Amino acid sequence: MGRGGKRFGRGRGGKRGGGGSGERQAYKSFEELRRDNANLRKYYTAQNLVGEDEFPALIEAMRTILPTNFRITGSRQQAMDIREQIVGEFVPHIRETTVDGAEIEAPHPLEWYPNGLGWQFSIPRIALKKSKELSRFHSFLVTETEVGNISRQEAVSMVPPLLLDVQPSHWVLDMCAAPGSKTAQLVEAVEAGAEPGRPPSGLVVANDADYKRACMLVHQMNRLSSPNVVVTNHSGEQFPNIYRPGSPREVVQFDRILCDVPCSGDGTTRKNVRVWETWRPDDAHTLNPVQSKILQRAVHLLKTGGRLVYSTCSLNPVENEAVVAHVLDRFGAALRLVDVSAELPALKRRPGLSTWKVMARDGSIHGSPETIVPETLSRSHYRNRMQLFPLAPARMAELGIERCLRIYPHLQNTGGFFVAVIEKVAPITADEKRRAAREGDAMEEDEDAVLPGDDDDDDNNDDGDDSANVNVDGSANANDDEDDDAAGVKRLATDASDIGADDAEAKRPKVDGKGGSRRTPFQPDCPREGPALRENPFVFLDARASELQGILDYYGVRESMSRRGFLSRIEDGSFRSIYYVAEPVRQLMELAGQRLRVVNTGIRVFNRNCVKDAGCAFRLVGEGVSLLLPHLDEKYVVDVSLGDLQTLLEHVNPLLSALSEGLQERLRAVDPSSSVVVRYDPAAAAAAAGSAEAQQQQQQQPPPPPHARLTATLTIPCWRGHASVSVHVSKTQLSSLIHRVLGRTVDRNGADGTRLDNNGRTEATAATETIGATTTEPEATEPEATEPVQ
Ligand SMILES: C[S@@+](CC[C@H](N)C(=O)[O-])C[C@H]1O[C@@H](n2cnc3c(N)ncnc32)[C@H](O)[C@@H]1O
Repeated sequence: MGRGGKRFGRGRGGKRGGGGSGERQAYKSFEELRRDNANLRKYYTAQNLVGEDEFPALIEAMRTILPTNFRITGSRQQAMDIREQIVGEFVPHIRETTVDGAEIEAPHPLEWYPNGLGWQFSIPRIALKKSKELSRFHSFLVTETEVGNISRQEAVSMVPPLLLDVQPSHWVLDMCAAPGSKTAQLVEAVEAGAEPGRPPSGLVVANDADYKRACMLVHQMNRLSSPNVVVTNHSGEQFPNIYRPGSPREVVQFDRILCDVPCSGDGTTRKNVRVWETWRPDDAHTLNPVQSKILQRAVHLLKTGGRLVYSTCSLNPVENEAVVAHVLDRFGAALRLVDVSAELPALKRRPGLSTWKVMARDGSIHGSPETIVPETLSRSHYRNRMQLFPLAPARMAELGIERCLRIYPHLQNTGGFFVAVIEKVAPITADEKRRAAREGDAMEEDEDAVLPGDDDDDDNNDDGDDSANVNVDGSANANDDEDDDAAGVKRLATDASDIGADDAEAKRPKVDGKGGSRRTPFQPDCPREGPALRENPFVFLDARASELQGILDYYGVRESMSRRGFLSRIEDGSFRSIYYVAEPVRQLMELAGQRLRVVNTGIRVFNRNCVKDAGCAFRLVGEGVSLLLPHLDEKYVVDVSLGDLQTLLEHVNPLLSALSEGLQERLRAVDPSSSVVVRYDPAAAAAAAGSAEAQQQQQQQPPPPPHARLTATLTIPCWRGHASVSVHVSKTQLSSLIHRVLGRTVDRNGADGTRLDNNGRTEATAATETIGATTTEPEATEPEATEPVQ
């Protein structure tokens, strides 16, 4: 599906749901939008999804606005701290809040989500303006989302990664990953239990066919700071074969694969209200062949014994059971549907359908392919019509199609979702391979097909709605969830670039032996289709023969950190940043060579600084600190007390003399103009600060100070200037830290007007007074805005 090939654009341009003019539709509020569609209602009535008695409740739920959901992310300890902050600091106040006499539904954990880390709330936007408590909670969510401690995600969209059962040793492929909310869960599962500084042996390949959307994944991955992720840009159905050396060549297969495929998104009507206007019966017919091909490719790429999850945010059996049943049928005994009824027991779900009907373009409904006349379907849909219907009842029973999960909006106040968990129980035989190729490849994609939502704009649309629930990022937009499921329609990529799965032309990695630096570019010189990747290719750096050695020596990075993971993007023989990938990522990239279109990978660990007298031309970068920390010379890792941490957070470039003597001494052991990492370990600090008795007393005073709730260690990159020291984090990260450590709510710009300069003036006053004047510490360069605090 390349640019010159089929185009799934409606040709109507503009925003999803727009007409043919290419102009944006006039803004309509949630109430104004007609939340009904005669064909949709007729179609789902005919499917008998939930029985006649229950159907009105289902349709009614589909018409109401969705609550907001989020997940607490990150390392276990840190996630627990954030959870406690929500439970202890916000929930009790919100419970007592009323707005215009009405009670507000307090945030509550999703019953079925493990460890109380999935949350839901419904706060009308209008209420925010009327309650200080609600607006404080909102600010907190916005800040923590930006720094990566919270991820906004529709509740049901959290289910597929949980059922994939990812372990830290697994190689995981996310076929249709952007914008990456599920990928984030997969990465967390791979990272779970990893020891500090020791990346796990698993990896996650986050792939998306749409280059622009693959770039959205990069942002998501940066928040996660994992060296075990690669972002790639291929059509899922043509994800390339990667070979291990040997004869015969063995294809790299994955332990786990997620196929969260593009779909009509009619399970998202509560969020993406325009689906009511744009839903058409044959959208599903167009999607079915692409969905099948993606799933079929995933089956080939799955290890025997591996698990695959197929999911959509559509209720339509043509996009769900039809795809699963026909692919299972093609692969015979190699696949089985897994019974996951015992997993996530508190999650309400209904079984997959073993029979359903198909609606033609004219709205006529058919129980079997025999009654459909060619005029009522497009030519390609008509040719593919067998794939849209169920298999014979006996075969459907044999496949155990009821093991699929259907989640309906009225069951537990969510969106609608479909999930199938598939296991590859035996290798695919030659016969099955031939049959799959024959039937799968024979499926045609619709040349003239047009899909809802297939426009050139980003999925986030700006139909603000004051009556809508409040999103974590501060907008009231019904459609702008980071999570695509909530954003509504899943798109078919149109500008994907593919390297054919069996592209014999694929070249091996180039090795530049000259000058000792081994350079292995991992992007095709000339992608066959799609836009050229904007960045230079990644090149692995040889620690012994490059500038890297000097940097590692300066910071005393021990050999316990493998030297094989350092890489960079080289421009004019030089590099600005140094990244690090875990060993499995290096292996994959070496095996793949130019077959893999890598958009991004690795965590930034060092950045070139622009300070002339610095001992090292590179400084430490926040996102790489936790990875480097266990390997760094202790000289650069400075433990601080709560008092010193408070000074560092409350003051802009505090003078060394403002810190405790012990800390001054530690900092003076480091050259001026250098990076250092400040570490605050709450348990160690409490032990150092006093006896168990003192701690107990502290705990008896309700409510505890914010830092008493901190249990995870904080590591913060700092810049040690000549006479001062400054925290090197973005403004949002600073806000998050000030809130977590000092209990003060600060806006996202990092200032609450109370941070002090060395003359005791507040930030705001100092800024007005010092316009045109030099700052106290010119060498303390401003940090970049994307560095997370560990
Ligand atoms: C439902 S969204 C994925 C949502 C994502 N899994 C998440 O949880 O954030 C579907 C994605 O599939 C991508 N896509 C469309 N056609 C594709 C194809 N043929 N192969 C791979 N990805 C495709 C779209 O660009 C879109 O980002």
